[in-house]
Parts: sequence; C-alpha cells; structure tokens
Amino acid sequence: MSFLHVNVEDRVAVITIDKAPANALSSAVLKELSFVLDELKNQEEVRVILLRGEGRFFSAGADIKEFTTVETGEEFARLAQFGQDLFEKMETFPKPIIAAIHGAALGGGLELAMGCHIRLVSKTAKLGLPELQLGLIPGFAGTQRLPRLVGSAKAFEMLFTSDPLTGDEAVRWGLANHAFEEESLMDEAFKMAKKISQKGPISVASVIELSRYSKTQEYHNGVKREAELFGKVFTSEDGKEGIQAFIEKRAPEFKGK
Ligand SMILES: C/C=C/C(=O)SCCNC(=O)CCNC(=O)[C@H](O)C(C)(C)COP(=O)(O)OP(=O)(O)OC[C@H]1O[C@@H](n2cnc3c(N)ncnc32)[C@H](O)[C@@H]1OP(=O)(O)O
Repeated sequence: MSFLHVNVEDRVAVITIDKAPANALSSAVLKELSFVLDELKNQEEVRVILLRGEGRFFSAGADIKEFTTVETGEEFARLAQFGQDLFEKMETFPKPIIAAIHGAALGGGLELAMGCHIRLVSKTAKLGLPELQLGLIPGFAGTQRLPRLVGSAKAFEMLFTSDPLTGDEAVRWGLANHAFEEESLMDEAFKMAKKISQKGPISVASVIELSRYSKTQEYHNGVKREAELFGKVFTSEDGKEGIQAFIEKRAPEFKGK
C-alpha cells in the first residue's frame, strides 16, 4: 500500500504523506519515504523537495498503535535507529528539503520536520515532543536536534512538560523559519521552493555538505544512546501504561517502574 504521493512541478517535488487519520509514521511509511528519496536523489529535473501532510495534520508522530505489536527493547531500538538513519539521510540529502507543517507535528512528526533543512508552519500548528506523556522518550534524534534548534532550556521545558509550541512560537524559538495563515502555507512554501530551485544545484549541494561539519561526534554518540534508552523505556511498566492510556483515551498513571 502506498502512503506517499509525489508530484513534480517547476523542478519542485511535493511529497504528501497520506495515512489517515493522523499521518502516523508507521515503519511502512518510513520505509516508503526512504525509497522515494532514493528515487528523487538522481532525478535531474527535481531540485527541491517539499514535504507536507494530507488531512488535519502534518504528522502526529510514530504510529502508537503499531507500538503494541512490537515486543522487545531491541526491536524498539532498531525502530529508533531506522528513523534516525532516515532523518540523517534527509539532513544530508543533496537537495533542499522544506517541511510545510499544518495542524500538528508531534513526536516523530516533529523529528521528521527537524530532519528537513527548512520548516514553514501555519500559525496555529502544534509542534512538540510529547513522548514523556506516553511514558517514553523521543527516538528519532529529537533529544539531539531540538536543543540544537531552540537551546537546552526551552528543549527541556518542551520535553518535560510535553507542551507543544504554536507555529508563531516555533518561529520565535528558531524551530521554524516562517509562520503563515494555514490557507496560504502551501503557496508560500511552493514560492520559496521555486526560488531555491533556480539556484545552481552544485552550490546548493555544497552548502548542504558543508553544514554537516558543524555536527560533532557527541551528536552521533547521543543518538546511539537515545536508541538504546528508547528500547529500554518500552519494556518498562510505565511505557506500556502510557501507550495503553493513549489507546484507551485516558490519562496515564505512572508508577516509576
Ligand atoms: C520515535 C518516535 C516516537 C513518537 O513519535 S511517539 C508519538 C508521539 N505523538 C503523540 O504523542 C501525539 C499523539 N496524538 C495526539 O496527541 C492527538 O491525537 C492529536 C493532538 C494529534 C490530535 O488530537 P485530536 O484532534 O483530539 O484527535 P484524536 O482523536 O486524538 O486523533 C485522531 C485519530 O488519530 C489517531 N492518532 C493520533 N496520533 C496518533 C499516533 N501518533 N499514532 C497512531 N494513531 C494516532 C487517534 O488515535 C485517533 O484515531 P481514532 O479516530 O481511530 O480514535
């Protein structure tokens, strides 16, 4: 089954995530995105990628319902590693990737957006990492990328409280580039994508390649440890309680076990 649509116009490839009801990032969606990017990488007529979500949200994060089918901590750690590798592939992709975020980019949805080079948001979108609300932690490099973008104090606040930022706040905190009314978001995003598509692909790719040197070894150690701990929290009673509470639409009761 296909969860992504790709439409190329004016050298801009628009990738739409279309997985009702919330564009949750199941492993099938992540694999398909990886495949689509590999295809677009070598297509000369594509200079810029624009990523958006169909329906109410950009993406509400990893597929919480799919979590109930995974059993061991090692499997969760592998799932985290797959997402981390994919978002790293996006960050180092030789063509600019712009996320156009409306509705919500939560958990893995925000981690996906943070793997993009530019984030444009609707003013009322919710952007957050609410994994602690589920008794879990982020697993797709969110613990590493969020503080790099908003600073450690704001990142701790967002992680500890699970409270999202609005699109306007995300711009103020450096998490997003610009906020627009939801009706004009895609037009504005396309306008920026077209402008970038007119630049020389070699210089654009060079800027992206050079930006990677600002990442330290500590970042890579950080995501490795994140994947290990991601696997560990899932085997805790609190992790199971958090996921169950989400599915049963009730508040979780964490016991510290
Ligand atoms: C490594 C990465 C880890 C992670 O990403 S962990 C996941 C982090 N994400 C979250 O915790 C977000 C969870 N979702 C929400 O907080 C809310 O939802 C929203 C704010 C996105 C929307 O709220 P509202 O407008 O009240 O709608 P609704 O009835 O809660 O959701 C609509 C349908 O979407 C499903 N859904 C939402 N998020 C997810 C998800 N992340 N995984 C799987 N399903 C999800 C719901 O269950 C429901 O479905 P039905 O209509 O069948 O009851």
